[in-house]
Amino acid sequence: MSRITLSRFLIEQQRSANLLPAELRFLIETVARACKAISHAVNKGALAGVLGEAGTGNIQGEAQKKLDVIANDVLLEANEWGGSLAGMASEEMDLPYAIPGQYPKGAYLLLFDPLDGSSNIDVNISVGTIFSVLRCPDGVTEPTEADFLQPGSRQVAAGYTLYGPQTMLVLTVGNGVNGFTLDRETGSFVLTHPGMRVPAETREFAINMSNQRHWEAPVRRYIGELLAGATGPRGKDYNMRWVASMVAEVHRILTRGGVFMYPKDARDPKKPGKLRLLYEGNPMAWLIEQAGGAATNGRERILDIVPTELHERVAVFLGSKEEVETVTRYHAE
Ligand SMILES: O=P(O)(O)OC[C@H]1O[C@](O)(COP(=O)(O)O)[C@@H](O)[C@@H]1O
Ligand SMILES: [Mg+2]
Ligand SMILES: [Mg+2]
Repeated sequence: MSRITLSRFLIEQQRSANLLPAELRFLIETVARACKAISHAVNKGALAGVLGEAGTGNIQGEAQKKLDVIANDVLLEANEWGGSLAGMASEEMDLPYAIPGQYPKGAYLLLFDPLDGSSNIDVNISVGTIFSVLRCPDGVTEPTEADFLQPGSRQVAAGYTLYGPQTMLVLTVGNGVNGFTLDRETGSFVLTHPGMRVPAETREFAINMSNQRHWEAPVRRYIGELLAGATGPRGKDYNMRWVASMVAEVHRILTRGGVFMYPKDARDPKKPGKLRLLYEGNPMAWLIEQAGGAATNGRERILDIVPTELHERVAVFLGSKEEVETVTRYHAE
């Protein structure tokens, strides 16, 4: 069987579907290379002294793990020479990073959650890197925060790398979703999951149930119905999973279906949710839609939201269409 590597796949996309300008292809390859380096660090764990707290905090007031900082640095270093990029923004950096003046500047902006699921690092459970690519507005040479505030519908590439039992890169450039497994012997990402699809119907949901008392009424109603099982209004039993790494939950949903929720809750009424719109909500929403699923904030399509700040939060309901449509309808009633 001939193996299709990520590089070969991207070249094919560029040639046949004419979807991929060379600059964007090069950017995706650079991100993939950085993820390989992060994967090695995650794999070594205690052997490389990379577990535990970094002793610093990010702009969101969260304690950073050593691997949050390492992953951020690896992505910055791999991309900061410019080339395809004009700037970057990260969950772990207060401000956007404009490519320095002396370097060639490209047409794109790269946004990332360098390490998603940080609370799982020290307990050896899957974590990942989530990324999103936007076009840099015309004529902008030093991108500022305002240039990154584009709705997710304008993404030109989005994906994640999951550091689990296997390291997998899952990607969309607007032409479906494809999954690649890292072959450690050759160092290549190999196409192993072409055309990933979210089944329309499911019996599995993911939510942090410990926040139940803080939820809004539509979410209580929806989860109450799922918990009622076969004798309730949905007429079937549901199973529940909560990894606490969004990247792992999305991967499960892209593989066997399901619905993932991180709703707005009353713990901090100022925040519309826990997850970050630009680094988590948008890339995952686009992947899920490209795989035939749906993604809303309970009220509107995530990809239609016009961001007003870089580190904006968002409520997230994503996965199998039927479920996302139901919980979204409950918000409107
Ligand atoms: O600990 P909680 O409240 O269950 O939150 C889990 C959620 O938080 C996140 O870990 C946030 O990501 P970070 O690790 O990048 O901060 C999601 O991946 C996950 O879905
Ligand atoms: Mg995250
Ligand atoms: Mg993170």
